[in-house]
Amino acid sequence: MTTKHPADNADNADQADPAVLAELSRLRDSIDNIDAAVVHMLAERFKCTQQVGHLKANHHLPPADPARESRQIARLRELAENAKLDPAFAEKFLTFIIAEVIRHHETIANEKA
Ligand SMILES: O=C(O)C(=O)C[C@]1(C(=O)O)C=C[C@@H](O)C=C1
Repeated sequence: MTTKHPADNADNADQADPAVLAELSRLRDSIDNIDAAVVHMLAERFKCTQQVGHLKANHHLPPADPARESRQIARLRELAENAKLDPAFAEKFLTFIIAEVIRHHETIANEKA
Protein backbone atom coordinates (compact mmCIF):
# COMPACT_ATOMS: atom_id res chain seq x y z
CA MET A 1 0.00 0.00 0.00
CA THR A 2 1.25 3.50 -0.81
CA THR A 3 1.25 6.15 1.87
CA LYS A 4 -0.04 9.48 0.65
CA HIS A 5 1.64 12.68 1.75
CA PRO A 6 -1.09 14.98 3.16
CA ALA A 7 -0.05 17.70 0.69
CA ASP A 8 -0.85 15.35 -2.23
CA ASN A 9 -4.47 15.21 -1.17
CA ALA A 10 -6.63 18.01 -2.61
CA ASP A 11 -9.10 17.52 0.28
CA ASN A 12 -6.43 18.85 2.64
CA ALA A 13 -6.00 22.12 0.72
CA ASP A 14 -8.18 23.96 3.23
CA GLN A 15 -5.83 22.87 6.03
CA ALA A 16 -2.67 24.16 4.34
CA ASP A 17 -0.76 27.18 5.60
CA PRO A 18 -2.42 30.31 4.10
CA ALA A 19 1.00 31.63 3.08
CA VAL A 20 1.59 28.43 1.10
CA LEU A 21 -1.82 28.73 -0.56
CA ALA A 22 -1.14 32.39 -1.42
CA GLU A 23 2.20 31.41 -3.02
CA LEU A 24 0.51 28.58 -4.94
CA SER A 25 -2.16 30.98 -6.17
CA ARG A 26 0.47 33.56 -7.26
CA LEU A 27 2.39 30.90 -9.19
CA ARG A 28 -0.80 29.60 -10.81
CA ASP A 29 -1.69 33.13 -11.95
CA SER A 30 1.71 33.31 -13.68
CA ILE A 31 1.18 29.86 -15.22
CA ASP A 32 -2.23 30.97 -16.55
CA ASN A 33 -0.68 34.11 -18.09
CA ILE A 34 2.10 32.08 -19.71
CA ASP A 35 -0.40 29.51 -21.06
CA ALA A 36 -2.45 32.36 -22.56
CA ALA A 37 0.69 33.80 -24.20
CA VAL A 38 1.59 30.36 -25.61
CA VAL A 39 -1.91 29.99 -27.11
CA HIS A 40 -1.78 33.47 -28.65
CA MET A 41 1.70 32.88 -30.07
CA LEU A 42 0.66 29.52 -31.50
CA ALA A 43 -2.40 31.14 -33.10
CA GLU A 44 -0.12 33.72 -34.75
CA ARG A 45 2.24 30.98 -35.92
CA PHE A 46 -0.65 29.04 -37.48
CA LYS A 47 -1.87 32.22 -39.24
CA CYS A 48 1.60 32.42 -40.90
CA THR A 49 1.75 28.75 -41.75
CA GLN A 50 -1.74 28.86 -43.30
CA GLN A 51 -0.40 31.54 -45.66
CA VAL A 52 2.63 29.35 -46.38
CA GLY A 53 0.23 26.46 -47.10
CA HIS A 54 -1.66 28.52 -49.70
CA LEU A 55 1.58 29.80 -51.25
CA LYS A 56 2.96 26.26 -51.51
CA ALA A 57 -0.27 24.82 -52.92
CA ASN A 58 -0.63 27.64 -55.47
CA HIS A 59 2.91 27.04 -56.71
CA HIS A 60 2.86 23.24 -56.48
CA LEU A 61 5.52 23.09 -53.78
CA PRO A 62 5.55 20.05 -51.46
CA PRO A 63 3.86 20.48 -48.05
CA ALA A 64 6.95 19.34 -46.10
CA ASP A 65 10.49 20.69 -46.30
CA PRO A 66 12.71 18.31 -44.28
CA ALA A 67 15.88 20.42 -44.76
CA ARG A 68 14.14 23.49 -43.31
CA GLU A 69 12.86 21.34 -40.42
CA SER A 70 16.40 20.13 -39.63
CA ARG A 71 17.60 23.72 -39.40
CA GLN A 72 14.63 24.69 -37.20
CA ILE A 73 15.24 21.75 -34.86
CA ALA A 74 18.97 22.52 -34.52
CA ARG A 75 18.19 26.18 -33.81
CA LEU A 76 15.45 25.41 -31.30
CA ARG A 77 17.61 22.85 -29.47
CA GLU A 78 20.32 25.47 -29.05
CA LEU A 79 17.80 28.08 -27.85
CA ALA A 80 16.41 25.52 -25.40
CA GLU A 81 19.85 24.66 -24.04
CA ASN A 82 20.64 28.35 -23.49
CA ALA A 83 17.26 28.81 -21.78
CA LYS A 84 17.85 25.72 -19.57
CA LEU A 85 14.92 23.90 -21.18
CA ASP A 86 15.31 20.21 -22.08
CA PRO A 87 16.33 20.28 -25.81
CA ALA A 88 14.69 16.89 -26.38
CA PHE A 89 11.41 18.34 -25.12
CA ALA A 90 11.83 21.42 -27.34
CA GLU A 91 12.43 19.18 -30.36
CA LYS A 92 9.40 17.01 -29.56
CA PHE A 93 7.24 20.12 -29.18
CA LEU A 94 8.38 21.62 -32.51
CA THR A 95 8.01 18.29 -34.31
CA PHE A 96 4.46 17.98 -32.94
CA ILE A 97 3.53 21.46 -34.20
CA ILE A 98 5.14 20.94 -37.61
CA ALA A 99 3.30 17.63 -38.09
CA GLU A 100 0.02 19.52 -37.58
CA VAL A 101 1.14 22.26 -40.01
CA ILE A 102 1.98 19.66 -42.68
CA ARG A 103 -1.49 18.15 -42.19
CA HIS A 104 -3.00 21.61 -42.77
CA HIS A 105 -0.79 22.14 -45.87
CA GLU A 106 -1.97 18.80 -47.28
CA THR A 107 -5.61 19.72 -46.69
CA ILE A 108 -5.11 23.07 -48.47
CA ALA A 109 -3.35 21.36 -51.42
CA ASN A 110 -6.10 18.73 -51.70
CA GLU A 111 -8.79 21.42 -51.69
CA LYS A 112 -7.06 23.15 -54.61
CA ALA A 113 -6.38 19.94 -56.58
O1 LIG B 1 8.70 26.66 -43.82
C1 LIG B 1 7.93 25.92 -44.43
O2 LIG B 1 8.17 25.51 -45.58
C2 LIG B 1 6.67 25.50 -43.80
O3 LIG B 1 5.84 24.91 -44.44
C3 LIG B 1 6.50 25.75 -42.34
C4 LIG B 1 6.97 24.57 -41.50
C5 LIG B 1 6.80 25.03 -40.01
O4 LIG B 1 5.72 24.80 -39.45
O5 LIG B 1 7.71 25.67 -39.50
C6 LIG B 1 6.07 23.40 -41.76
C7 LIG B 1 6.42 22.41 -42.65
C8 LIG B 1 7.76 22.30 -43.25
O6 LIG B 1 8.19 20.98 -43.33
C9 LIG B 1 8.74 23.20 -42.59
C10 LIG B 1 8.36 24.22 -41.77
